[in-house]
Amino acid sequence: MGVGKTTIGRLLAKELGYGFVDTDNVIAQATGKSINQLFTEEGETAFRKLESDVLSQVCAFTKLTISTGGGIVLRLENWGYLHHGLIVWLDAPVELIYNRLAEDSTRPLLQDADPKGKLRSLLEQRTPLYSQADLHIIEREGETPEDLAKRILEAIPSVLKTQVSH
Ligand SMILES: Nc1ncnc2c1ncn2[C@@H]1O[C@H](COP(=O)(O)OP(=O)(O)O)[C@@H](O)[C@H]1O
Ligand SMILES: O=C(O)C1=C[C@@H](OP(=O)(O)O)[C@@H](O)[C@H](O)C1
Ligand SMILES: [Mg+2]
Repeated sequence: MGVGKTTIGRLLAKELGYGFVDTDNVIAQATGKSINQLFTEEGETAFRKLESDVLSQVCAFTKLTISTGGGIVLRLENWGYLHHGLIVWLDAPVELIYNRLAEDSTRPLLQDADPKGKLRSLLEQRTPLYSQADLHIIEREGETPEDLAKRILEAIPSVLKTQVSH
């Protein structure tokens, strides 16, 4: 949450000449509700179901960059969908994310008395899941979204199967 998946995913898509989809945006458009509203009015479980429904549909397309919500890793079912593509774990220190999201009220899970503690505990719980990604990119201080998109593009060949030459 707040690492830049939506921002950098859009840039990556542009660089690749791919389409772009953000699962949170699709959910908000399809339901006519904000992510905050969905959490408040229908609960996290209902949101997670919608998130899986959207991912199950969009994962079937080729030439598409998909930005997900940070909680996509929680449902086992989603991993089958994620593995249709190459999965990038965009990672950043909690302190950096916390500062970025300090003025942002669009993340319902951070409407907490201790948002920094909440970010820490979410990251701790999810690290074993994020570790299943194909590529792990750790943000460096001061790196712009453009820098990060470039670094991801450069790292992708290292995780593609090398061709066997005969
Ligand atoms: N590398 C970066 N440097 C500075 N600000 C960034 C960077 N990446 C994202 N941001 C900003 O951080 C906020 C969260 O980014 P967002 O793309 O919504 O993250 P996510 O989709 O992972 O929650 C946005 O305001 C965005 O402009
Ligand atoms: O980490 C999470 O559980 C969530 C992350 C959010 O998306 P971003 O990761 O794009 O902020 C959004 O899906 C929702 O608020 C829940
Ligand atoms: Mg996002």
